[in-house]
Amino acid sequence: MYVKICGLREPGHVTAAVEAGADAIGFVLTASPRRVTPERAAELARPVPAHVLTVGVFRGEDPATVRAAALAAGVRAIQLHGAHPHDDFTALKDLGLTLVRAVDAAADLRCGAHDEHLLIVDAPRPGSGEPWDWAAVRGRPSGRWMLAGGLGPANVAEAVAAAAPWGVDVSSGVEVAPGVKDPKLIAEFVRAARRPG
Ligand SMILES: O=C(O)c1ccccc1NCC(=O)[C@H](O)[C@H](O)COP(=O)(O)O
Repeated sequence: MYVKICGLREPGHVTAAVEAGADAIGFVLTASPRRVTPERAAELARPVPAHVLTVGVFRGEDPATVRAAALAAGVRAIQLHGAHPHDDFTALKDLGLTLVRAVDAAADLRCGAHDEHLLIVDAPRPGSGEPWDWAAVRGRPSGRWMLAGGLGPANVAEAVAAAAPWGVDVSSGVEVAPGVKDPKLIAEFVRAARRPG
C-alpha cells in the first residue's frame, strides 16, 4: 500500500513521515492553512531520502507559476488538484517530474488520462478532512490511484477495504489542529494503512 502524507510544514514532521515509512510527502504551495513558500518547501525537502517522493501541491495556478514554484521548491513531483485541463499537464511534462492528478469522484478516473503518472481520488473539498462514500468508486479508477478525503488512523483500513485503492493520501487525519501534524498519528496512519485486512 503506497502512502502519502500531505501538508507538512515542520522538519520534525517530515522526519516522522520518513521514519514511519511514508512513500510520498506533500508540501502545499497553494491557498491553504497548510501553505508553505517554495523556499520553505525546499528546506523541508532537502534532507528527504531519494526513495521518498517529495510532492508540490497546486490548485488552479497556471503552468508557468507551477513550474517556477516547483523548481524553487526542488520537489520531485507536481500534484495538480481539481479541474486542471490536459494542456496544463502537457505544459509541465518537459520538467521530467512525476505528475499527479487529484480529482473528485465525478472526474475521469483513468490514471494517465491527462498523461499523469499517479491519480488521487479525493473528496470534493481537498484538505477538508471530510469522509465521503469511498465504496462508490470501487472498481472505477484504473492504474496507480490513491484514495484521499477524510482518512485517518481509525478508518483507513475500512476505506481501503471499501474502495480497494493502490495507495492512500492523508492530511487532516494526522493533525491535532489545521496545519499542525502529530508524529504519533502519522506513524499510526502508516501502520493502519498497511495492516493486512
Ligand atoms: O490540504 C490542503 O489544504 C489542500 C488545499 C488545496 C488543495 C489541496 C490540498 N490538499 C491536498 C491533499 O493531497 C490532501 O492530502 C487531500 O485533499 C486529503 O485531505 P484530508 O481530507 O484533509 O486528509
